[in-house]
Amino acid sequence: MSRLPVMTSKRVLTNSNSENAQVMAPAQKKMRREQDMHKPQAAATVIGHRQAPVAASRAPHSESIRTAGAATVAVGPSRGVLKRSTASAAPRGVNPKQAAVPKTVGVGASRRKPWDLKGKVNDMEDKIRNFQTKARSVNEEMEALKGSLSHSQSRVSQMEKEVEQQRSQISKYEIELQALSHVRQELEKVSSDKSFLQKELSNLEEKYKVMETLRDSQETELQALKMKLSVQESTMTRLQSTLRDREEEVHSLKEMVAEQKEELHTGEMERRRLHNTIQELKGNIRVFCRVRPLVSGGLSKHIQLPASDDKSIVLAKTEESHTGKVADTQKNYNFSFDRVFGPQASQQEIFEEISLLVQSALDGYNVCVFAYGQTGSGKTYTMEGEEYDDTRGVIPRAVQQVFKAGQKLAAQGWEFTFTASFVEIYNETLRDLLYTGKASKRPEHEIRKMASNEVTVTNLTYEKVYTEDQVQGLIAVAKRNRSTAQTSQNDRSSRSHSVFQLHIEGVNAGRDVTCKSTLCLVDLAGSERMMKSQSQGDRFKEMTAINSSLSNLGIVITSLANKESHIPYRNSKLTYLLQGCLGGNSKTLMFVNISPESDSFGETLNSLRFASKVNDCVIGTASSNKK
Ligand SMILES: Nc1ncnc2c1ncn2[C@@H]1O[C@H](COP(=O)(O)OP(=O)(O)OP(=O)(O)O)[C@@H](O)[C@H]1O
Repeated sequence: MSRLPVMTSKRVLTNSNSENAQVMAPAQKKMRREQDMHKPQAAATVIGHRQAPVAASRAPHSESIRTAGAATVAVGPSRGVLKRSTASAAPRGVNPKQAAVPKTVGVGASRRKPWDLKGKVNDMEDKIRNFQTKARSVNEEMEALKGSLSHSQSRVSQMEKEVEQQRSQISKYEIELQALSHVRQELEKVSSDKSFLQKELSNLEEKYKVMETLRDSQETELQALKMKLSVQESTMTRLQSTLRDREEEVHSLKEMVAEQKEELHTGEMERRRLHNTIQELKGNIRVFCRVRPLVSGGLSKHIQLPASDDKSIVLAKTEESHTGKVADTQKNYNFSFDRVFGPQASQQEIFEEISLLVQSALDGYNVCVFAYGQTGSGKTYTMEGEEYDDTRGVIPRAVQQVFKAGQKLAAQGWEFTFTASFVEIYNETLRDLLYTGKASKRPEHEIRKMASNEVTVTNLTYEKVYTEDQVQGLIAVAKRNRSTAQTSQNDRSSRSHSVFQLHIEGVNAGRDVTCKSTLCLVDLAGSERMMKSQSQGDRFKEMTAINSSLSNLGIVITSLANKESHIPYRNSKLTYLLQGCLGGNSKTLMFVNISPESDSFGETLNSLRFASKVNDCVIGTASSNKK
């Protein structure tokens, strides 16, 4: 029951409020708009400038707005809100008791009796008065708000101006700030440059210190060097005078050397002449006999070498009595040669005799050394020997001597050129032993005689050699070539002649003298005679070729000894090839190698007979190819 009047009053209030709201709505809207307008401006002001005084000046105005706002809020239907708004909606200067009138009226109205119309009229009148008062106060408040609004508007425009100013100020500041940031960047750059330069400076200072130290040490060194220089200058002056003395001495010594060289040359020429005379006296064709040691060791029964004589050899044959009635007879075959070497003779001993001939080759004489004898008698051992120093044969030793002598003669102004070739004659066919190409492309060879009477072989390897080792290498190639052929034809090397030739050319430019010669070292094919019944086919052909070439060699030597008008060099490849080394212009040495075994007696006898025939030949005086 007590709540009913409140409900009534509430309805009344709502009505009156709606009226008020109608009256106040435009003003409130305007205010809100202004507030909205003010808000960003105020915010801008707060962000842009610190304008405490402006905010302060606004404070009372905003308070009045808040009051009006409070009145506006009171329009809501909530009871709590209504109470608060009623209390707070009262403008300043309005009597609060007046404002409280509706409450009283409400209470009183609820107490009126239905029949109390007068009372009700009074209440209504009171209500009207109340509303009128309220309307007045609202009007007043509106007026106040209008004043406040215009004030606010002027304030706003003033603030806008201020904001504008602030903005322009800000943009100025921004420009300045930009300029300052440039300056700051430059400053940073300058400061980094500065720190870099400072580092550089400190580096340079350190370097400078090092340089100073260096300079100091160099100055000290310079001083020391100056001292040395002055000492050396005085030494040099002394040495210069000594040098002058020495130069005079050297000059006189040079004259002496020139005289001695002249004497030496004359001596060398004399030596050559005498050497040649000795060789001639010994004979331009000489024969050495060499007896191979027995394979089984011990002494040979049928070969006797007289101890008192190194030129004789006796072949003794005991002939048994057929009847047995008479004692066995012994038949001796005596031979004498330029030298006979027994089975103990070393390779060195053998070469000592030959070395004189090798010297002749350097003096410009053609020299030919060949080894003759049956297979296995020691021809290859004599000519090539074995690989150890002591067992090296004539060819490697001769090559060594030639190079050594060439070097010695170089001191007297001689310059030598050596060219080597190595050829095999098998079945009257020439084969290059220095050939290193494909076997299928092995060329054929022909012996040619040049207009200068020199003999050459077509397609043959003529290798210029400068050292002894190089020649040893060529000999090794030749050995390999021979052994390759040997594998396809058993025992072939015994049935072929091998001819090593070293062509020597010497020039003494100072004395305008030249010499040219050939050193020919030949390992002949086995000289054994074969029984005709034993030799057939290829073997027969080989035997015929060997026999023919060896007997041709004998015929050529005999023809030379007999000074015949025609020397049949061309009858065999061997004599044709050796043409330059046999005859008047050459010195020839033949080794006859013999086997000591008793079953070789016949062959030994044949060999010694052949050698003896050669030994009997006296070939005309040799002349040096010296110009
Ligand atoms: N004076 C020597 N001292 C030691 N051994 C020798 C001597 N002479 C030859 N011989 C040896 O006798 C063997 C036959 O010698 P070598 O091959 O020189 O005979 P050859 O006459 O050249 O035979 P072929 O005609 O078959 O070539 C070889 O083993 C060799 O070493």
